Amino acid sequence: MFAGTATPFRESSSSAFSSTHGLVQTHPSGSDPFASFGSIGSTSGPSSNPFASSGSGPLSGGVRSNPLPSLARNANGKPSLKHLDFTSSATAELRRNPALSAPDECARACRENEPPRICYYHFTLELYTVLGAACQVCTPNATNVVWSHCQCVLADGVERGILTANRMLPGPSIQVCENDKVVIDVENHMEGMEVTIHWHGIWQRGSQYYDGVPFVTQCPIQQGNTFRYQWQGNAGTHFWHAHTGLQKLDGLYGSIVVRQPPSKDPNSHLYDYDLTTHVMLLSDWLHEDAAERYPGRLAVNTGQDPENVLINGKGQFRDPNTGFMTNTPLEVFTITPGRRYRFRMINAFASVCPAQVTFEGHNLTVIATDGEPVHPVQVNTIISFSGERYDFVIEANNIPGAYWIQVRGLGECGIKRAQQLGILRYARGPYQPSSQPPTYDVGIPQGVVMNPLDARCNITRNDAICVSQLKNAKHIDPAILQERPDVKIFLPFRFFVYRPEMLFQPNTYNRYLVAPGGDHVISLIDEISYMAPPAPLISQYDDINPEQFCNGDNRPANCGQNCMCTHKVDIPLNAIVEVVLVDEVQIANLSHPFHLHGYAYNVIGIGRSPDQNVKKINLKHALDLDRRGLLERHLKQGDLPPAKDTIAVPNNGYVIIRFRANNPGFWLFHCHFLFHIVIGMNLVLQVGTQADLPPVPPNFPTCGDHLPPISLH
Ligand SMILES: NCCC(=O)NCCc1ccc(O)c(O)c1
Repeated sequence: MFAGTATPFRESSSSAFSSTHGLVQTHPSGSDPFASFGSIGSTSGPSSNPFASSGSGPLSGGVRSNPLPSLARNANGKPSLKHLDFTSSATAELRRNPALSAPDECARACRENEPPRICYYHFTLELYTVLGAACQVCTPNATNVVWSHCQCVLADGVERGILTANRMLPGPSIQVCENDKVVIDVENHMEGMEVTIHWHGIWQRGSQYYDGVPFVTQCPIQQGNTFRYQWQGNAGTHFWHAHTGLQKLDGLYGSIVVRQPPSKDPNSHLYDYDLTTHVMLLSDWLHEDAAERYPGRLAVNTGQDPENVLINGKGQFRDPNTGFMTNTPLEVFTITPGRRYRFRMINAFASVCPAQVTFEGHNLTVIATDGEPVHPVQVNTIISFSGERYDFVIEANNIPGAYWIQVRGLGECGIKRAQQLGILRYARGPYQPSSQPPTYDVGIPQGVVMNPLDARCNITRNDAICVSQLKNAKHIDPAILQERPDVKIFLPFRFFVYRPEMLFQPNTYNRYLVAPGGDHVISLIDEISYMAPPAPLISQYDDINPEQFCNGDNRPANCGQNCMCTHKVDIPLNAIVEVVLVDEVQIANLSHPFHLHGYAYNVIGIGRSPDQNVKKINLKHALDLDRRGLLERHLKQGDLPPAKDTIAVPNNGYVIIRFRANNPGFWLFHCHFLFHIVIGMNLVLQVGTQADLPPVPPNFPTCGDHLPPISLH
């Protein structure tokens, strides 16, 4: 199970991060790292070179966090680009088509008058292995030399089967400039599996067919097939992940960064560097296939809580039974004294655990969330939910040394005390923090929390800042703040708990999740559990039986308590839409993050019932509060509700969002917890009509049922 003697990552009972990892490189890189690092020392710029360390490698003793070149603005604020490393998918397509740019050419400092590029990526999806034989041939150690494209995936040093894109964990990072065109060929070689990739945070304006939602915007990509996604990215920190089944939890995710010229970022004066290597992708990690947890087990490995947390696919694992700890490398971010760095944090968790990030000895200045800039706020720790992104600035203003980064899984992750460490290291300083590694219970001191779990958001407090207290740093369409929206939708959501006698009736095969505690549940939004149609809404609408569709106003006859249909709400193009999400689940410690495809919405209010006598909120009570004007809405002149695409609805509380429906299409709106998606916590917002959409791309794949007349001969 553990990294064994065949690999350099033997179990050790010491928690110390061994310096023998100095030559390990977990991600492919196109050129010899020795050569590229050799060139670093000779570059000019800030006295000590911030790039030399960032990716780390032979000189710095850590592990390359990202195969792309680093990029920065120098002390004068001028963009500068250093070619640290080279990676290219080196495909026939790139060679054939000179108009295309390779990943390393696209990950660059963005300038105002530079022509956009067409950035080409090729993802090969496979069944793969953590600590497979690649780790014997190319993990650098005493006998192996460094390979430029080492396909060894270490994760947390615990062997398991996984799914990968290009044999990397996380998969390839897409880093481009605003206005670049991004082309990704997804080649599916996962045995017996279909897949789609969703580009989380990318609005897909004009490219609605490439949002990657199975049976909404495309047919799933069959094994052996290649599907070409093409889109132009809105600026910000985003990520991609599989939107089919449970594949995301088995490893199919990666970062997306769409940069802008500094002049276009209202917060660019707050940082000196925006490095390709300072992306911080957080994921939760199991030591078995995600399918082992779905529908779920009753005796061993029950529930869906993860064994571990990874930072950029890296980490260590302490076996709770033996106390033994793997000694795989931790993620290292390197900074230079006196400089200010933009970090781009992505919460790619699949489980219900919120993630709490703390940097020892450093404040975090939050400057953007879900890709959208906000007025800067200083905090000491950030709590985020699945699907959210937070960009923050760290100033290298402490004693040059090495500092712990702690990522704790909260909520259900508190049972196993799942956490991971990383290291914030000052260039040319020590590799190891001088303090003891923080434990789950005795962590790094917390101070001001971004996104407190108690969701007490209607007051100003000195220990926390709520998302609804952030201020948008960009212009807000005044119509968003008008008193009455054009469309107002209340969406209560909860679980339906099956009695086993009902669930296991002969000749019925209803889906369910065995929740922690053993309840057999499905998800309901407005009393409907979402079922995907048999063919994509966007491209084969007419192939779908109209009776397949439903919503709160149109429930199928006899739909019952476990009403399953394609939940679709129609919205007129350009309407100002308000959605009130109401948590009827009411499980303490469980707050559901709702993600809307195709848009960033403004978060108008977050709250709980002000009525002390009301112990549990529900739709009826929320409607009543609304009538009495007691739902919190920040709509005053000068209010600047932040723009996001994923927001946690506090347990026993509500969230109010608004957006202008100016992006026609079929947009999934759903809880971002993976196991809640597969039991129906979704709906589709159809904005506008088919006529508002670009034509279906030529030769767009089709799919559907095959039910011909039964041949009698
Ligand atoms: N009030 C009724 C009981 C109930 O709703 N039980 C579901 C609990 C649950 C479901 C899914 C999860 O992922 C989770 O963590 C907890």
